Amino acid sequence: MSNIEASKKLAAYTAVDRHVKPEHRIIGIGSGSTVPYVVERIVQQGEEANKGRVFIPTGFQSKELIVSSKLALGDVDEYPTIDVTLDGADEVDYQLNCVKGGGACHLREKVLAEAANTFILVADYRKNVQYLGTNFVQGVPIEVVPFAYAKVLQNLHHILGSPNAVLRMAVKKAGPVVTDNGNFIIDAPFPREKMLDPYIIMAQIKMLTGVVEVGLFCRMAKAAYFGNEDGTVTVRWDDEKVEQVAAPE
Ligand SMILES: O=C(CO)[C@H](O)[C@H](O)COP(=O)(O)O
Repeated sequence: MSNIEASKKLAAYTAVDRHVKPEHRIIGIGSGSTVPYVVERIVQQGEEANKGRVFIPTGFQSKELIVSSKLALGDVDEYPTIDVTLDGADEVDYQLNCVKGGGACHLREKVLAEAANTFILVADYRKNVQYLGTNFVQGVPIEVVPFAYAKVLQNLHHILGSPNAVLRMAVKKAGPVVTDNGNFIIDAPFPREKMLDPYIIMAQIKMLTGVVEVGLFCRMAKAAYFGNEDGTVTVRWDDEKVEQVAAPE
């Protein structure tokens, strides 16, 4: 297993051990390559612990993960209050603002983050930054309704200060990425000064007609767990405290 993969697993295992408690019944499962380790650790809690629990996915990938792990699947329209949601991130700053949507799932991810009593981020050490846009430079993912994409792009280029915003294109399909909700994704890079307090630019983007959701999650998480190369885990809390913990057994 590579260092990065091991770091993802460390972060996920530590977060599950601390935040998925026996009394939790409704659990939100995010998207990305770190989340499979979250589910792996939850399964390790045993059949008895998972009996009566319902797991809510943030998209196609996590739905498959829940089903293939033989956990009970639910949806947020049936369970609008979630005990705890665990999800990955593309980047997280020192105030727990984060960029999400690298996997184009951030609409459902934000709904599950908002529905949760506790929202927890899990990631490898590359995602732990002072300011957003440090390592994840492709820009803020923005989900838009397809017919409005050109208008929103124009708004981003000429009004909101992202001249390099682009429509995200698919890799093994001709044309744009289409989300689980049938929408398009725009990736909009912004200069550092806009990322110092990302809430402002998040609100401005969200006000553009045609935008469905913005991949900036501002101060929504209770804690972020980052697996490190040396086998420790750095935990950042919502009060800006930083904790260093040893790896779980
Ligand atoms: O926001 C996301 C998908 O929309 C993912 O949570 C994010 O891309 C992190 O993924 P990974 O764990 O693979 O680094």
